Amino acid sequence: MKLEVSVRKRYQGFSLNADFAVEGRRIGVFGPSGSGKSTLMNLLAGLVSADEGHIRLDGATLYDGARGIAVAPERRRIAVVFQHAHLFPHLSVRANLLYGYKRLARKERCVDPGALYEVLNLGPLLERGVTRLSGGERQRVALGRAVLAHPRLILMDEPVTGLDDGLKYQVLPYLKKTFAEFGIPLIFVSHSLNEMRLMTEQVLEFQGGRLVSQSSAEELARRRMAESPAGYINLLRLEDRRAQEDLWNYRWGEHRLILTSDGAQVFELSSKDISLFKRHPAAASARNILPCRVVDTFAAGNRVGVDLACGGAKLVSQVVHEAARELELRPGAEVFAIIKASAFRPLY
Ligand SMILES: Nc1ncnc2c1ncn2[C@@H]1O[C@H](COP(=O)(O)OP(=O)(O)OP(=O)(O)O)[C@@H](O)[C@H]1O
Repeated sequence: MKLEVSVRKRYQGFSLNADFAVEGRRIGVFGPSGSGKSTLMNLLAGLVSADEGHIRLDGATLYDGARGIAVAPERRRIAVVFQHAHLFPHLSVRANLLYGYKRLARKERCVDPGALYEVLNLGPLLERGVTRLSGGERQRVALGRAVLAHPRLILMDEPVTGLDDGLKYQVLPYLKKTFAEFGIPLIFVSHSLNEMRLMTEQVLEFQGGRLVSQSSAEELARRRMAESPAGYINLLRLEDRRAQEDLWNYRWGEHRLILTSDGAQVFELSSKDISLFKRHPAAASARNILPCRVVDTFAAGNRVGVDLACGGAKLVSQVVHEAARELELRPGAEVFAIIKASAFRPLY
């Protein structure tokens, strides 16, 4: 997908000035509340009209203020999934799901409804009406309906915010796989850097109605490390769980890690929860003492980010500048990473 946007939209007290060109299959839109993300989605879908400018998708003009072009929303073939699902209240769950699908030519019906129902756990809901569904159930129906309609582009505005983590991290990889399989490009809006890292190739960052950066989600996470209260979130896939007294012992690359929690395969570990030592601490309360090599360092505000290679696996840690000097953190330096057993958060 190639998207070229140069639009202005003014509301009282807010003005969106979006000027960018992106090419890719999975684009993220990130920014604080009120930065204009939803306004941009509405402009792309044609649900709100711009004051001026142009929007082109794969070379086709969707909007051009100067030439008086504004393609109607239903003719754009852009599906939108909002945080709060808009469903047809008079139709059953199944009829909602199949609404767009049934209107497709047979050769365009690419997604198998049965497989989709299974992943979104929709089977038990199919014959029900939609007015009494919970927020998460409604959201799953809206997601399913958008995917089945096989649109030219799908816009997702905080689509999994109402879902619990377990379902969220089951649904997101499925959606990513489905979009890839059927060549449906995605624009994904979220406050969550984790979701950005999971779902997107490139992220447009907005602040105050303006684009302030365009980079990969990984670069964005590194730049924001110092200012984010959570630091940089390492995502660790752990295997071969074993009980060890009242703790859990997992394999991670060539090492084994000791955790207080279990119940997931992927765990979060903040860069803030990894302490670095130059020499092996003889006695420490922390359960995990890993020999690591510094691969590189990077500046992130008043902190130094440290890329570590630890027995075939990677970690990002953070230290203050003074500590980086004292530890002589240069590429190739040997350090010990110390991590408490309680620092790992089960994710999915
Ligand atoms: N129809 C409207 N009329 C007046 N102001 C509006 C309208 N829609 C949005 N705004 C204003 O535009 C600004 C940007 O809103 P928008 O919903 O695009 O932000 P956002 O980045 O999506 O925020 P959030 O993450 O909270 O959803 C806000 O100040 C909002 O109040």
